[in-house]
Amino acid sequence: MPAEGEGDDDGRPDEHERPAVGRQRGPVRRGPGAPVPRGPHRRDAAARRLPALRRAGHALPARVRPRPARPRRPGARRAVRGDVRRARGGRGGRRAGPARGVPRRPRRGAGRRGPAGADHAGVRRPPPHRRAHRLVGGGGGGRAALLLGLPRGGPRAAAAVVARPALRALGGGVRRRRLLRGRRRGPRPHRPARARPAGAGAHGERLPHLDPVRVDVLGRLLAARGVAAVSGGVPPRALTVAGSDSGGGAGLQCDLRTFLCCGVHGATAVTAVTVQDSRGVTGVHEVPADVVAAQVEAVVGDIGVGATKTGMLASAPIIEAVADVVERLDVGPFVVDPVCASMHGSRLLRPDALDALRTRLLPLATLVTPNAPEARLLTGLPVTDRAGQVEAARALHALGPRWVLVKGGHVAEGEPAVDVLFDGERVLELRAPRVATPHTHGTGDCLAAATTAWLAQGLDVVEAVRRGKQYVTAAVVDAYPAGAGAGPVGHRWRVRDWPAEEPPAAVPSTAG
Ligand SMILES: Nc1ncnc2c1ncn2[C@@H]1O[C@H](COP(=O)(O)OP(=O)(O)O)[C@@H](O)[C@H]1O
Ligand SMILES: Cc1ncc(COP(=O)(O)OP(=O)(O)O)c(N)n1
Repeated sequence: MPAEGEGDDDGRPDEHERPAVGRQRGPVRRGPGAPVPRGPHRRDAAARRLPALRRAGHALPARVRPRPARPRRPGARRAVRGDVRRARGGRGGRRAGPARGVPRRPRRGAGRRGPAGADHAGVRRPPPHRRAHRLVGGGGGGRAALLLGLPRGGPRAAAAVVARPALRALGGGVRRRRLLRGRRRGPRPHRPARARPAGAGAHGERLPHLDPVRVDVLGRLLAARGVAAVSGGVPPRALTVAGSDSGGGAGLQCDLRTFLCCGVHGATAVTAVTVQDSRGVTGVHEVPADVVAAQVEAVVGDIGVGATKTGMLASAPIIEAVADVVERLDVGPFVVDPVCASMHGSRLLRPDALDALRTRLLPLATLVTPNAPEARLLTGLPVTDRAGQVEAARALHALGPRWVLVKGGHVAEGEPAVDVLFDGERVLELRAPRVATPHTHGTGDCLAAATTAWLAQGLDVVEAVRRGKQYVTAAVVDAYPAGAGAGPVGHRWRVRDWPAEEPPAAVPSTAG
């Protein structure tokens, strides 16, 4: 694996433009996964589905009903976040009154005594509307969005607006609060705001903190009332066609982990089972080619995918079968990681399969991501330095893929880990510091999977690769020595700690 050294950059392409890539096959947009429509009537999306839900036999609370669009007064300002409270407490709506013993928030203009939001005991607490709001998304609608499966990162109030009918269906605020936060007596103690972790954006580039038990309870309540149907709660999906690494560091295990950490649901078509640990591969059991193709067909036909990647394909018949099915179906942007061998030199592709890789799969690829030895095998060119990476990228592009990324992990230039991206015209370099560690098992899979995940979310190739490179760099920093040999890259940097201060409200027990 790569030599160690120091680096100096942050993973951005040197030439950071947004090329017109031509139309990529976009993510499959259908059914509940389709984006929430923009426009003034989005808030009634839940209500518009009511007839269908009723026909399906769902008992729906009377409170969830379409509301006629209210004409805007000339010169009236747009709704802002605080209006969620007014809407909830307004005509016909359930009033989110204060908890017992807590004074109402003073009306605007009524004058405040003491610090804003402080109760009579001097305890600073958020006003009632904000507490209710927090159940579904205190931070820019991120939690609400995740809970209800909405696209995140939108306008602050959007997720809460769409979530409102669903939350109303849950009934009273006290019940909701107990379910989601646990029974609490007395006023909530003041808790200082938690600092946002370094690197997390306003709309949370990281996964938001969610208590799975709460999510589960809320999800079941919503489902019982038929409200889950309004959530549009399906994340983007991505497919990996890859082999299993029993050690868990590379292969489909790494892909699935990376998919999740980059915000997509991962599906798999297994090509081979390897007997593998941190020291190498000691056995390979191939899956029949027709079974591989059938897995792809099942996933694409039913679940739908926004992007697909390949890893270990093992043999020419498997490559042929995958090429056939990819030609027929819409698999989204197609990333080919031409895995030939493990980092220990164990063969993961039969030598007679190289030709099928060149002639059948590469022409279908949106992006092909060889490391230096794979680029050498596919082109016959020596790939020992940056110039060699560029030359190989040009030769590979001639075989038909739209983009080529020749990775630099094995290019012993000593300094940064530089990958070369080529689209037939421009050469972009993605550089990141080279991390001094022997634990780099799974780097290639990690980079290709993260890139695929971002493609599944609609990013263009340059931006998806840039984020993929950032992801793998962080993963190499987070690598750990599991086993006697080369340990895997780590993904825990993407996952927040289990919440220590707020235990789950209730844990259902099946014992006895
Ligand atoms: N020690 C390292 N420090 C930082 N990045 C690395 C390191 N080793 C590899 N990378 C990066 O990981 C990705 C995978 O590279 P590479 O090791 O060449 O692929 P593969 O795992 O397929 O052999 C590339 O972006 C490469 O630059
Ligand atoms: C089953 C399986 N698939 C792929 C690989 C190779 O993983 P990759 O991340 O490309 O590279 P190394 O970590 O092996 O350098 C694998 N080992 N097993």
